[in-house]
Amino acid sequence: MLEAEDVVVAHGRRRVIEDLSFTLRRGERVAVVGPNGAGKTSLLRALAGLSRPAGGRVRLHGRDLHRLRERERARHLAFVAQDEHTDLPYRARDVLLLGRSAGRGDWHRYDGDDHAVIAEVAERWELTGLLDRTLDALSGGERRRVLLARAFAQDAEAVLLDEPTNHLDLRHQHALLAHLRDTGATAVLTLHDLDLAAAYCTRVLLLQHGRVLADGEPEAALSATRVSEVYGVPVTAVHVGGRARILVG
Ligand SMILES: Nc1ncnc2c1ncn2[C@@H]1O[C@H](COP(=O)(O)OP(=O)(O)OP(=O)(O)O)[C@@H](O)[C@H]1O
Repeated sequence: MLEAEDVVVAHGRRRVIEDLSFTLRRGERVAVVGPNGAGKTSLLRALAGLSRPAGGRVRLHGRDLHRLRERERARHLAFVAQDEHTDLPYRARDVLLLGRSAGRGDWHRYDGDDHAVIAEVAERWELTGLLDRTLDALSGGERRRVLLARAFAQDAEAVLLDEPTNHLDLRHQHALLAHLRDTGATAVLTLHDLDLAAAYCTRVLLLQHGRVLADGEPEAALSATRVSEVYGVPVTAVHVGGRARILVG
């Protein structure tokens, strides 16, 4: 559904993604991993249509992503940034409603369906009792759950999540990834936790210095040798419960 072809992303004159090609198919959950500064956020923003590549193109169902209107993009792609400004005095309920109007236009009139979706996502993300609180009066993890719930309320074809597990406690991290898996969501998410990537994602894209070092099934992409080399720490892969876990040391 989403295709990057020879994409170059530059900040000023510095190229941070080099000739990257990537195709996202429906039902794939792709973890984008790699060291700090590898280019994960830069890639995700280009895939979301939030930054224009300095070279190459991104296509959504065969159409140039940057030629689509924001509303149309929002029908297909919901994006949650790594560090959205969440200290604003907006009520959580209004933030979730913004998810409903994305893709439907500024003059969208909320109806019973919208409120039903909001109630459902609020319950799923344990926000029901917080809906009338403003974002600046929530904890970091609660704010993060509001932004994730907003993306799910948008009901887009795919979600693009930049470090979605930041600020989430262990239970909520697993709840988020299990939700993506159990609903068969199409997702691209940047993650630092390689075990979470391996446990829940169908595919791993490993970046280093803006280039793809590996792209494939988690166990193959995240071999102990490769992870040791890329991150510069000794790691061992051990099999627990039928799958590989990465241990440092
Ligand atoms: N607005 C910007 N202006 C200039 N350089 C930038 C800008 N944003 C990012 N960069 C640089 O681009 C490179 C890639 O950054 P990016 O945020 O994509 O990496 P990342 O893999 O997401 O890193 P992290 O794991 O630390 O979040 C880094 O070298 C960074 O310093």
